[in-house]
Amino acid sequence: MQVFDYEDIQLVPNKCIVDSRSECDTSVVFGSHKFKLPVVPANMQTIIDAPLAKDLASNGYFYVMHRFEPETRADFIREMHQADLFASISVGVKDEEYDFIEQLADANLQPEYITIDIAHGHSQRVIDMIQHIKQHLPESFVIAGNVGTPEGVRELENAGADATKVGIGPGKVCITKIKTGFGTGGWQLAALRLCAKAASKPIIADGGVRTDGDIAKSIRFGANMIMIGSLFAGHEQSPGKTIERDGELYKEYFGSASEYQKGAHRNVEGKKMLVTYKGDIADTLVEMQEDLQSAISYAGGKDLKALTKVDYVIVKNSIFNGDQY
Ligand SMILES: NC(=O)C1=CN([C@@H]2O[C@H](COP(=O)(O)OP(=O)(O)OC[C@H]3O[C@@H](n4cnc5c(N)ncnc54)[C@H](OP(=O)(O)O)[C@@H]3O)[C@@H](O)[C@H]2O)C=CC1
Ligand SMILES: Nc1nc2c(ncn2[C@@H]2O[C@H](COP(=O)(O)O)[C@@H](O)[C@H]2O)c(=O)[nH]1
Repeated sequence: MQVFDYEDIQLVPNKCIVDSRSECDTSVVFGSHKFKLPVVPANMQTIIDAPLAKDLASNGYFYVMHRFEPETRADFIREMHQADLFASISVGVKDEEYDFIEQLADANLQPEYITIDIAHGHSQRVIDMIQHIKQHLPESFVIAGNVGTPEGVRELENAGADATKVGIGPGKVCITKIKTGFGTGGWQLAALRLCAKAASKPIIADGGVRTDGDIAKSIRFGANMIMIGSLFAGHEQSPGKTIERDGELYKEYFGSASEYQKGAHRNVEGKKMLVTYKGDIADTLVEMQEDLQSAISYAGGKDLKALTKVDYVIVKNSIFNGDQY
C-alpha cells in the first residue's frame, strides 16, 4: 500500500480559466445547508462554544458543537432554532446518550446535524447509536466516526450514517499513535484516499491539517468537509484559556481524551499545548477562503470540483524541504 501524508504531496497546476481568484467558488452543500467553506472547527471544548457556534452559523459556516457540557445541549438546540439557525450537536454512546436522543424526540427538538463523536468509531456501539438516532430523529443528518479504514466507512454508512469522519490519531494534541501504536497518524492523507474510494456518502477528513494548502489536498483525496482543531485554537473567540508568557499571548488547546478534559488520568490519549494568539477568527476564515480560491485557480477550475481531479506528485523529503512555515 502506498502511504503518504499532507507534507509528502504537491498538487500539479492546470491552465487557469479565471481572470481573478475572486471568481472561484469555495462553497459546499453538506446535508441540508450550503456553507461558504468546506471547513469546520473541531468539536472540542477549547475550539468551539455556543457563542462561536452562533457566530459561525450566522455567517454561513458549518460548525459542530462539542458534547462535553451534555446538560446544555437541549437548550442550545432551542436557542439556535429560535434564532432561525441550524443546530449541530455531538453525542457519545453511553446509556444516558440513548435517553438524551429520546428526550429530544419527545420534546420535538430535532437538530439538523448530530455527530457521534467516538475515538474508535468502527464499533457496534456506534452502529447501534446511528440506528437509534435514525429511529427517533429521522430528519437529523448523522455524522459518525471516527474511522480509519474503508471497512469502517462502509459499516457506518450501511448502518444509516449520512457522512463518516475519517482520522484516528493524526491530531495535533493526539497521543493515540504513541500510546497504542494504532491509527492514521503520519498517513492520514493516504487513509482518507482509501476511505473516500469506499464511500458512497460524504466524508469528513479529521485531524492533521497544518496549513491552508492541506485543505485543498484533503479535497483532492476525497474529503467533502475538513475538520480542523489546531489552526482554529488561537483566536480571540476560541474558548481555550488565554495565557500570557514573556509578554506574548497564547491560547490553551487540549485533547478531548486528555486529562484536562477528563479531569482524571484514565485512558488518556490526548495532551495540552499552547497555541500562539492569532486575533479574530473571521480573519483566519477569510484567509482560508482566499487560499482555497487560489488553489481552485491553480487546479484550472472555478469551484471545488476542479480540485478533485488534479494530478499530484509525491515529493521526496517533504514539501517543506527543511523550511519552517
Ligand atoms: N480522532 C481521534 O483520533 C481520537 C479522538 N478522541 C476524542 O476523545 C474523546 C473521547 O473519546 P472516547 O474515549 O471514544 O469517548 P468516551 O470517553 O465517551 O467513551 C465512549 C465509550 O466507548 C468506550 N471506549 C472508548 N474507547 C474504546 C476502545 N478503544 N475500545 C472499546 N471501547 C472504547 C468507553 O469505555 P471505556 O472508557 O471504559 O473504555 C466508553 O464507554 C472524543 O471526543 C474523541 O473524538 C480520542 C482519541 C482518538
Ligand atoms: N487522539 C486524540 N485525538 C483527538 C483528541 N482530541 C481531539 N482529537 C482529534 O483531533 C482532531 C483535531 O486535529 P488537529 O490536527 O486539527 O488539531 C479533532 O477533530 C479530533 O478528531 C485526543 O485527546 N486524542
